[in-house]
Order: sequence, then structure tokens, then C-alpha cells
Amino acid sequence: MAASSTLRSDRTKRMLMMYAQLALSLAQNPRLALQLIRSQYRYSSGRIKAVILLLALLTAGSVTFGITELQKRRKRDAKERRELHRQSSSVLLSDGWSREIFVPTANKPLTSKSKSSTVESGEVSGDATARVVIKPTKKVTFEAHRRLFLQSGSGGKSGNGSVAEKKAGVNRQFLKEFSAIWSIIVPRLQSKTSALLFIHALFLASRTYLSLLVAKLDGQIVRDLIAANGKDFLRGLGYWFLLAIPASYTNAMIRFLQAKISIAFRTKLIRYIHDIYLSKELGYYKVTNIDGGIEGADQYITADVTRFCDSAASLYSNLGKPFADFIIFSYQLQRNLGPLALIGIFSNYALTAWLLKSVAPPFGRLAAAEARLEGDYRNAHTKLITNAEEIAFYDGTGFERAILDKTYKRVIVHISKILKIKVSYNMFEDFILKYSWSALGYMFASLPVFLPTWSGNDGISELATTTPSISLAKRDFRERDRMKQFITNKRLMLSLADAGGRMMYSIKDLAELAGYTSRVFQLLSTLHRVHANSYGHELAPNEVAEPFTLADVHGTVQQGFEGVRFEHTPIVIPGLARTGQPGEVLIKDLNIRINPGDHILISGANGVGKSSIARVLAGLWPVYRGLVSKPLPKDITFLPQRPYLSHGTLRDQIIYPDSHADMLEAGGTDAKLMEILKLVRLEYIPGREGGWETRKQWKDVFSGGEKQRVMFARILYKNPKFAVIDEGTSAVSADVEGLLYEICKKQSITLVTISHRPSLLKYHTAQLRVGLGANGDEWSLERSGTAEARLTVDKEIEDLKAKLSQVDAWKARRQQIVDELSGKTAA
Ligand SMILES: Nc1ncnc2c1ncn2[C@@H]1O[C@H](COP(=O)(O)OP(=O)(O)OP(=O)(O)O)[C@@H](O)[C@H]1O
Repeated sequence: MAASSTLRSDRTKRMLMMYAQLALSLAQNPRLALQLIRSQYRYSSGRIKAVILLLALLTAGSVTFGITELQKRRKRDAKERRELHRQSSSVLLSDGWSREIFVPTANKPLTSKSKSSTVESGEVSGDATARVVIKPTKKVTFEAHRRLFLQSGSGGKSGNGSVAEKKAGVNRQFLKEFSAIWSIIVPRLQSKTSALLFIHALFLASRTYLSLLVAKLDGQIVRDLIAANGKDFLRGLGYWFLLAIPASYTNAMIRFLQAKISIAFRTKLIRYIHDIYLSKELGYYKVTNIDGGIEGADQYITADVTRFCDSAASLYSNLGKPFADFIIFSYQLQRNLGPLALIGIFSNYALTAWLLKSVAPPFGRLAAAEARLEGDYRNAHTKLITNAEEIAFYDGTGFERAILDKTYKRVIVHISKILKIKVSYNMFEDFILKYSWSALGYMFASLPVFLPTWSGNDGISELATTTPSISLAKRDFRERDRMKQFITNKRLMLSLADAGGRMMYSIKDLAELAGYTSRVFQLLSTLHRVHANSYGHELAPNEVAEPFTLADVHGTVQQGFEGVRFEHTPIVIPGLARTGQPGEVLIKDLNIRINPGDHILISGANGVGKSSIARVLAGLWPVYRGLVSKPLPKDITFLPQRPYLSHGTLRDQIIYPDSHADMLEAGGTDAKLMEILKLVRLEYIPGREGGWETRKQWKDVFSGGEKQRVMFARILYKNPKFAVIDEGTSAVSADVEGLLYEICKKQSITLVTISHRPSLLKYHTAQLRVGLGANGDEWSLERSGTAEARLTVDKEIEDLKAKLSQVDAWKARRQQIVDELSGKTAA
């Protein structure tokens, strides 16, 4: 028994050794390993053979299973990554500069085919989204352009709406402004827009050439018809149809390219504007709150830029084609009719241009004013939507309707005024361009007949056929040829008149373009001014800037400090750059230092400048004097008074301003977010709202207290070193308020709270009181535990005790009132 068991264990040992050897040789030399398996298998007993076979099958099965699972997981990961990228607003690419965004391309429901199409590299990929790589405008480009936009112009230092509007017109200023904008929309000769403009020009030239061929063919067909020359007539008709194919293609392409050019202009401008408007300099905030050069930047960006681009692209087409026609047809007419006719035609043009320019109303100014009024109307509607709930509560419908009716009426009155002005101008324009020009055309066409010696090639052929000895057949031919010449020249003149007319009509379009140009220039110059912090004029050697104007900002901002420090810093409401008014001093000379762990409560009456301290710290308002030191942006979070909920998913509300991709990259997960929600007592939200991916109008979904708790969840997610909380718990209950503060402190977040609530003092180590002194511009800092703070607390306790001592008297009085009331009721 013992021997057999020893034998078995020997065999097991041998087998194990064999597998160890097998595994080793499989890794080192697979061919040798296979040979080993074969030889071992051949000399093994039947049972061992079965075991080996089973093991081999098991290995093969598990390897296959493993590979399939791995592939599945890879696919799932790739899909998730793609989904993620598509949801993210933008993803920074590896060059650290370009951004990648995915935009939905299909307006129709997705078909299974479009869904499964593969993603390609390049600008546009398959699927229902397009991958767009955006290369932001370089800093040097802005610096190079600054010179063009900061020179005093309609959008210059004094650039408010009305000044710019008054200047809008076809003048030197317009050319300057247009060329400045042109440097943005066509930055280089080798750009895509230049290529589009070039191709468009080629189509315009070929269209003119085709018109020339049509004019000649027209004359020939009429001549052959009158001569009853059927064969040539039919051949002429054949050519006519042949010409129709390239002519109609050219016309369609001209319209298509015009639209493409408009889109190319718009895309260039919009990307440029987005880059400067949403830069680190906070253009979107400062345009309204610091500069004040324009009102309603949204209207400028969404409507005026589009109008400018459409107008510029159509003018290029409407001026380009007539200009090419003008040159070629003039040359041809000069050859046919001689120099006299051409001098007449040009004098006619010059006179017409002068007449129209003298009587033309100020279309540029009118267009700019119309754009502004449309903007006001739109703004009024936006305001209504944004504040719908508040207005509904106040029952302010009537009031708002009156504002909307009034702003709409102003638009309509202005448009009606333009229409009325246009009636008399259009009458004059039509009379000159259509009827006077046609009459003159007949006169010029008759020149070869009545004044052949003055009339080019047609006059020469006329003279050759007017000798008295001419045969009857030749006389016949002369008349038919006259007909052919007349038809050709008439068509050429009609086309020339059309070209000239369109150029003249373009005077009006040009004036309108000047209006839009002035608006877009105004927007760009304001953005450049804000971007460069360039307010005020160059000071003369002995000139001193008026104190606390935007030309008098001399403070220093230090970033990367381990705490928060204000050193001799005044807190000033900035006066708008447009008005040049000095700012109003709220706090004269702030001197505080907040180290990590120094939780501080900023308190004071309404409007004394508590939130303004946060504005200066966040860089929204300028530091006029002294020094402001603060941590790096990642280490400090601001929680403004009004909670802001962004567009996007429920998850986006917690991780704002991070994207989902940023969250994953930082190691965040939905489970961790859930932990945060539990801390702020909002764990029921994902379940109630249908998960993290739910998209809603969150500002209407959350209650006031929930909004504030979501804001605290943001702080906990970001986990900064400092958090500035402006009235962040005014809507939450006292117990939750305490909880939120304790959690933040537990996470080692130093809290700077702005609040009226004395109850919050217990979560802080110091209190900054502002709005003190006779002028309300002084402050005091009391650390908890100091004699001063104890005195304050003692005083508060004394006050409370005094109040408590009156409680019995109040109770008695209350009872008295109740008795009186019940007595009355009984009576
Ligand atoms: N963008 C602005 N332009 C002009 N004045 C402003 C601007 N923002 C605030 N102010 C003014 O600055 C003053 C201080 O405002 P701030 O918001 O700092 O007050 P506060 O002390 O926080 O008041 P509250 O307790 O009511 O929140 C107020 O008189 C306010 O009207």
C-alpha cells in the first residue's frame, strides 16, 4: 500500500516537473516545447493522455474566452471613450493648444446605416457627429490686431452705440474698419477663404464670357431667321442649348459659392470672437461691467456678425460680376460702336453715380440703428425667459408686456421710416437706371447707322455696304447684318446697363454694409480693449490720471500664494470706461491676511462691499492700489450669491466647470460623486431625476436650498484649499448649514464666508466687519478668543439676556391680546 502510494506520489511529482518544464520551454522555445509535449504524450499511459487532453482543452477554452472578453472590453472602452468625448464640450489635444469637439450633424432621426459608419480622421467623421478640431487664435495674433482695433474710430475710446452709429457710412472710416475686419476673415493668401474667393472670381469671369457668347449668338440667330437660312438657324439653336449647360452650372455655382463665402467669413469671425470674448481676461463679464462700450454683446455676436458676413459676401458677388461685365462689355462695345459711344456710356455712368450718391439717404446709419433696436427687442425677450418665475410670482406680466410692446414698436417705427425713405429713392433709382439708360442705349446703338464714320467696326461695315452701285442682294445682306449688329449691341448694352445698374444699386448695399461693419468693428474694438486692459488715453508728461478711473489702476496681483492677502488695497466699484467716471470707494484700505485654517466670516450691512471683496479677489474688478495675493486658481473656489446651474447632465452640475472627461482623468467616478451627494444630503437626487446622464433645465428643477447644497457639493468635488462662500447657506436649514460647514472644515478647506448670519460665527476663527466708521469705508478684524472678540460675544450675550428678561412680560401681553380677541368673538 505504502509502496503504491509512494509510486503515485512519484508519478505526481514527475507530472508536476514535466508541466513546470513545459511551461518554461513554452515561454523560451515554443517549438521545442511542442516536441516535448508530443514525446511525453506518445510515451504516456492512457489515463495521463486523457488528463493531458483535458488540460489542453481547458487551456484552449480559457485562452479563447480570455481573448474574447479582452476584445469585448476594449470595444466597450473605446465606445465609452468616444461617447465621453462626444458629450464633452471640448477636449484639449496633445499639442496643448488645439481643442477637439464633437457636434451633432444629423437633424433627421439616425438610421442604422449612419450609426454604424466608421469614424474617420480629419475634420468630419462618420456617425451622427462631426469631429471638429479648433485651433484657438494665438496670443500674438491678438497683439498684432490690437493696433488695428484700438485706434480711435467708431469703436474707439468713445465708442458707444450712438457715436458709432452717427459715423456709419461709406467713408474713409468704413474702409479702415472693413480692412481691419478683413485681416481676421482672410488672414492669409493661402487660406481656405482665399481659395473660395478665387474660385468664385473664376466663375464670375466665366459667366461674363458666356454672356458675351450669348450676345453674339443671339444676333446670329436673329440674322439667320430674317434671312430664312434654316440650316444656320438650327445650328445656332444647337449652340444655344450647348451654351445653356455651362451657363446654368455657372449660375448655380456662383450662388453656392456666395453662401459658402458667407459661412467661411462667419466661422472665422465667430471663432475669433469666442476666443477673445471667453478668454482668461473674462471679456464676457468686463464688456458690460467694466467697459460698457457696447450693450447686449449677444446681439452683436449672433445677429450683426451674420448680417455683416452675408452682406460682405453678397456685395463681393454683386460687385464682382458687374465689374467683370463692365470691363469686358465696355471693351466689346468700344470695338463695335467706337469711342464716341463709349465716352457717352461712361459719362452716363459718372453722372448717374453722382446723382444717386447725392440723393441717397444715410443707409449705413439707418442699418446700424435698426440692428441696435432689434437687439433691444431680443434682449427684452431674453430677460423675460431668464426671469420667468420671478416675473410670474410678482404678477409682472403686464409690466413686461408693456416693455416688449414698446421695444417692438420702436423697431417697427424705425423700419417704417426706412421703407418710406426708400420709396422716393427707389423711384428715382428706377427712373434713371431702367428708363433713361434704355433710351440712351437705343441712341448709342443707332450710331453705326446714322454716324458710321464715328462708330467702330460696325460703322466700317456699314460704310462698305452703302455705296450707290451696290447690288440688290448686297443691300439685303446689309440690312440683315444691321439687324445682327443691332441685336448683339443691344444685348451687350443691356448687359452693360444691368452691370452698371447693379453696381449703382450696390451703393445702397455698400451703405448697409458700412452700418454692419461699424457694429462688428465696435464689438471687436471693445473686446480688444477689455482683453488688453487698455482704458484711458496716453497721459501727457505732466498729466496725472484722475484717481480711481480705469486709467489709474496701479495695484499688484500675486498668484500662487499659500493664503489670501490684501495689503493696502481699496475696494472700489469701477466706473465704466465708456463714461470715464472715477470708481466709488467702498472700503478705503483693506489689510488682512488669511492663512490656511483661518476661517473668516465677512459681515456688514447691505451694500457695504462684502461681495465686492470677493470680486476683487477673483479678478473681476481691478486692484487699484496695493497688493492682492491669492492661491492658484485650482486651490481657490468662489461660490457666488446666486447659484449657477449650467446646461448639461446632472453630473455636470456637480463637477462644473470640469467636463466628464476631466473628471475621469482626475480619477473621479460616479460612485465618488454619490458619496459627495450623501454628505450634502442630496443622495436622493440621481434616483429621482433618472440618473447622472439626465439633462434638464436644472435651475427650474432644484429648490433654493437644493441649489445651495449642489453648490457645496461642487466645493467638495473640487476640494480646494480655500473656498469663498457668498451667502451660500441662506436657504438651507440651520442643521444642514452646520453640517455643510463641518464637512468642508473636515476636508481642510479654509472658509471665507460672506454673510449677515451671526450664527455662522461659530464655524469661523475670525470676523471681518466692513462698512464701519462715519463714511462706512472702514473695517475691523476680530479673532475668536481675543479680548475684543470676547467683548463682542459678551455684549451679544448681554443683549440676549436683556431680551430674555422681557419674555414673561411679552407672554402676558400675548395672553391679554388673545383674551381680548376671544372676548370680541364671543360678543
Ligand atoms: N457691477 C456693479 N456696478 C456698479 N455698482 C455695483 C456693481 N456691483 C455692485 N455694485 C454696488 O457696490 C456696492 C457693494 O456691493 P456688494 O455686492 O459688495 O454689497 P454687499 O455688501 O455684498 O451687499 P449684500 O449684503 O446686499 O449682498 C453696492 O452699492 C452695489 O450696488
